[in-house]
Amino acid sequence: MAAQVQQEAALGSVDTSAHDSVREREIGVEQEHLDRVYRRLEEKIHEAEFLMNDAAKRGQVGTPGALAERDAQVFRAGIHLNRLNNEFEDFLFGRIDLLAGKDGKKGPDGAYTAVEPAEGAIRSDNTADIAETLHIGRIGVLDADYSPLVIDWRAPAAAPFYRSTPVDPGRVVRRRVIRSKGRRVLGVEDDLMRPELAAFLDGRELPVVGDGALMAALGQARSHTMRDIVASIQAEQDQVIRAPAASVTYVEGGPGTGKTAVALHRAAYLLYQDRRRYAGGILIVSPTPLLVAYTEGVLPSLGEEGQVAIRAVGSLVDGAEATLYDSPAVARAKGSYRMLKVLRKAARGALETAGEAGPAAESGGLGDASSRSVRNGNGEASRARGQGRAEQRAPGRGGAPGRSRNADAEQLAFGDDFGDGGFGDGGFGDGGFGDDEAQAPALSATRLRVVAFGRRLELEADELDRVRRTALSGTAPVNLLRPRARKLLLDALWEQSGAGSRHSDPELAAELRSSFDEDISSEDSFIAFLDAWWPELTPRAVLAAMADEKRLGRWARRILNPGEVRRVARSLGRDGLSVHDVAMLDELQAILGTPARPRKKREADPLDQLTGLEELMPVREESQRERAERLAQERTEYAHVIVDEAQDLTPMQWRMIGRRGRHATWTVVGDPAQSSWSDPDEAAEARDEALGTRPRRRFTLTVNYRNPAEIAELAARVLALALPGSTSPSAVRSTGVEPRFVTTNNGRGTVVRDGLARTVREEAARLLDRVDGTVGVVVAMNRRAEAARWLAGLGDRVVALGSLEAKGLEYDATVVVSPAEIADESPAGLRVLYVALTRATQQLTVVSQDRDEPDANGVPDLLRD
Ligand SMILES: Nc1ncnc2c1ncn2[C@@H]1O[C@H](COP(=O)(O)OP(=O)(O)OP(=O)(O)O)[C@@H](O)[C@H]1O
Repeated sequence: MAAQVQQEAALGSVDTSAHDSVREREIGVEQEHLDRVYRRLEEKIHEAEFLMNDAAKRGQVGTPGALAERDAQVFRAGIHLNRLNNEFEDFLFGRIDLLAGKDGKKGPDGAYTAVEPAEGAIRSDNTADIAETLHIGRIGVLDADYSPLVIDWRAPAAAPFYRSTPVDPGRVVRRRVIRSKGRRVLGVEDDLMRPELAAFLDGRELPVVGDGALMAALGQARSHTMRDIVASIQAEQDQVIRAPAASVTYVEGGPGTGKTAVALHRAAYLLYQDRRRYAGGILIVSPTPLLVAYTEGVLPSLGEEGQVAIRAVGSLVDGAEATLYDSPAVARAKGSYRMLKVLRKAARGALETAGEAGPAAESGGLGDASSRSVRNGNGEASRARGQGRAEQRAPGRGGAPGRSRNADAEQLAFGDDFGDGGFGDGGFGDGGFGDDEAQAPALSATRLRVVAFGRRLELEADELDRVRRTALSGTAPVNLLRPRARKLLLDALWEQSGAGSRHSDPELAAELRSSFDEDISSEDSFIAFLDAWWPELTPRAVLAAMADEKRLGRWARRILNPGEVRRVARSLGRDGLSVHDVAMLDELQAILGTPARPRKKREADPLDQLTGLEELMPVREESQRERAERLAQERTEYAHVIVDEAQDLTPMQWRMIGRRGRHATWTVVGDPAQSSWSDPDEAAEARDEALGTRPRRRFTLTVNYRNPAEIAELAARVLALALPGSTSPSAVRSTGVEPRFVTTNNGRGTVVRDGLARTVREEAARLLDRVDGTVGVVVAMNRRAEAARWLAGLGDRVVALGSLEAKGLEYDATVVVSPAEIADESPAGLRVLYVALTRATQQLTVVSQDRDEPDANGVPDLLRD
């Protein structure tokens, strides 16, 4: 802001027409430079194509050496072509004009490395000459003589473009943001870092144009996808983006301070810094599929794709995809540390009930497509990621139990099981698992009968229980204890046979024992018994077993109260998974373990020997994107983990994410004031456990770039209730448009109408007329389905969202429906309301009902000063 004011002062003497002609001339100057850049890019594309063709010819020679050389060449050329062919909307976006530096050293990108000006750079009469001009863009381009035509935005030489301020300008005199589309320069906006200086470039005074690139960017209409902020990253954000990768980078900041934007730009920066190190992949964990869809275009726009996986917290387990929400009470039980204890008991307990009509001995692991609830499995999960936001936004529906699979599969939306009222009673009964996927074992496992030495040996239930308990003593994963259990069974049978005591010669006894074991182990009845009595358990089978209230009651005794047991069991009987179920599946996978299996031989792929493959051009049938997706799917551990909206993670989710970053460095961004989790202290403990003892580097972002001051002020009232004493970020701009208050009661409000549906629809339509971009209507979670119906026919620009779905998103305008309803939804309701109120970039309407207790102006009780 300061720079803007100073700049306007500097322009004070320029009349408008002169100003316009300076602008035109400066656009022309930048156009000339962009033309040069594109000519150079074309040369580079020809070079890369030549290399690709040459490499293909070498491949025809067919010797292993020639093939390896070809692959390396294809790889390098592919990287070039891929980058250069990209139609960047604004390939070139910045320029800095710099004073001479303290020393004359140049870096690898051809730019001088000095940060501070040389002593004589500013003359005593406050004049100076521009010694260096750098253009900043999405990738670096060197001219044929190795002089820098464009500096990559992540290079050290580009840092002053973001860091320099009038208070601490370094060498920068003028910073220019260039707006271009394809090959055409559309505009330039300048900030003066040293407004007191008369600086000369090639003998002419440095011209200054425009009034603030940041404000122009913030004022633009929003669409359903996020834009990168590469042209206008602010100094405090740049500190985070370029922070060294070591250990944990921990970032806090209020709504709209750019946490998500910074996290995404940081991923691109880290890859640029050390591509080899991050060949192990960067994982970005997002709270919802909506936020994934909203943000996933940013990295490609920065020229980065393959090595970064953006995944919703409910999609971290392959083959499982969360499609349902849990009620707050159920979420609270499933997400807390208490659930860990329950799962450990359930894993062992599921084995004990294996002989009853009960959990299945399913083959395969988490990703087993035949197991229950794999409704939105791999295929659909990846479709969801690739889909446009509008499709994902399909409204939820009521009546969750008993829905048809196909209907669910088509509608990739969250079900409407929020609130206990949403749960039906059908689908599970005593001892049953409510569906056909939980297969019963082949035979009863309550008695083992075999024949040895011509006599029948039998182990009864009591003895079998004893053997099982012995086998289960200790902490090893249940599935890995099967060989031990088998051995203990054979011991018990051997003992019963009495054969051991009949032979005093130890060698003979050992031989006899060995053939005894071999005979019994190969007996069909023994094998069938073992399969039924100690099946290989899958996480899904255990989860299915937990849907039985009686069993769950046993396993959760003194951990969950009876009400929680009932609700959790019911929720697990639904057809589908919630985000909390996914974390439970992942935990169960760790508790159960996966027995070693002979590895499937994978076709040798010479390209796997190279790193950074994801950037390759589609040189074979599998496209770059498909390959990247496949590699991401296969990956379970990452080199760097970025957690967005970290304040919402439950202890169980922290454990799940922690397992993916055991050896990683981390970036954690969040805002405690926006947490929808009811027990922040417990979550902090889990976070600390996941991050271990790694040292932390803390940053705070303080400026709200999203909300105008008028909206931010209103939201701050709720923040004061939700977290007394905390400070809101300061809004960077003001629009002069105050939030509007509308009531549906029939007495006092400023605007009085009947019927929530009609009011909300009218307000949404009104806002659609007033903004160019999107309108979000935020309602309590259990109103999502009806809210979608209220808005039917209003078009693509308007969306209905449940309060929890609004997380991280933004709209030109929002309608927040019944603050009291949102605040009363859960123990964290006030913080959720704070999130809802901070989604608009331009206009906000609050619709109140009687329960909101609006005053004469329609302002609901919760939002009054
Ligand atoms: N330096 C910047 N230049 C231009 N736009 C910016 C800048 N920083 C942030 N923004 C914009 O501000 C908005 C908010 O950013 P972002 O969503 O990253 O904030 P956030 O801190 O994650 O918010 P929340 O906590 O509410 O999810 C986005 O539209 C983003 O593009």
